[in-house]
Amino acid sequence: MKSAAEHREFVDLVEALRAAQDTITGASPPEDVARKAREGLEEVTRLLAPFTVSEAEQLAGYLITEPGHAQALAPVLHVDESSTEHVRGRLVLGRYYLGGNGAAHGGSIPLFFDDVLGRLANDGGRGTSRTAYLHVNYRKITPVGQELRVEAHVDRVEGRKRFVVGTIHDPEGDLTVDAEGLFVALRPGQP
Ligand SMILES: CCCCCCCCCCCC(=O)SCCNC(=O)CCNC(=O)[C@H](O)C(C)(C)COP(=O)(O)OP(=O)(O)OC[C@H]1O[C@@H](n2cnc3c(N)ncnc32)[C@H](O)[C@@H]1OP(=O)(O)O
Repeated sequence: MKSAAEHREFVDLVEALRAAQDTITGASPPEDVARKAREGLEEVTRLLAPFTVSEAEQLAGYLITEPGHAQALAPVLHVDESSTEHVRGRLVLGRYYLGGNGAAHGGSIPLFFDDVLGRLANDGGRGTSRTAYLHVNYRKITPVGQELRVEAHVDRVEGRKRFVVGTIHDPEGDLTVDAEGLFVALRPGQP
C-alpha cells in the first residue's frame, strides 16, 4: 500500500487541482486573466511531465487513506464511519460537478458511486472485482455546494457477484439518489 504520509505534497497538489477545477468552472474572467491562468496550468504540465510513471507506480487513486484517494476525477467522500460492509459519510459536490439550475450533473453521481460502491465490493478481503452494472435512480435533484449524507453497504454476495447499494440524502433529509451496483469478482488472469 502506498503511504500518504510519504506523499503529503502530492496529496495537497491534488487538493489544489480540485479547487482549481471548481474555480475555473465558476469563473468568467477577462481574457488577460484567462491567458495568465492557462500559462500557469501549462507550467504545471511542463513541471510534472518528466515524472510520468507506469500505472503500477501511479499515486493518484492509490493513496487510499486520503479522502478522495488523491485523484481529482470522482467527487470526494468524507468518511465518518466505515467497516468492510458499510460506509457512512459526507459529500459536497463542488461547482465542477454542476449540471444546471443548482443540480449536480447526472454523470457525476454514477462516477461517485462507482468509486464508493466499488471500493466496498473489493474490501474485506473480497479481492478485485469490476463493475458489471450500476443502476442509479435520481429521486430529487442533488444540489451542488451543500453537505449531503451518504450511506452505502454490501447488500449480498452470491458466488462471484457482489451487490452493493448506496444512497444520498440532501440537507433536508430527503433522498436524492439511490444506487445499486453489481461487481463481479475477477478470475485469475482476467484484466
Ligand atoms: C485506482 C484504485 C484502484 C482500486 C479502486 C477500485 C474502486 C473503483 C472500482 C471501479 C471498478 C470499475 O469501474 S471497472 C470498469 C468498468 N467495468 C468494466 O470495464 C467491466 C467490463 N466487463 C467485464 O470485464 C466483464 O463483463 C465482467 C468481469 C463484469 C464479467 O465477466 P465474466 O467474468 O466473464 O463473468 P460472467 O460469467 O459474464 O458473469 C458472472 C456472473 O455475473 C452476471 N453478470 C455479468 N454481467 C452482468 C450484468 N451486466 N447484469 C447482470 N448480471 C451480470 C452473469 O450473469 C453471471 O451470473 P451467474 O450466471 O454466475 O449467476
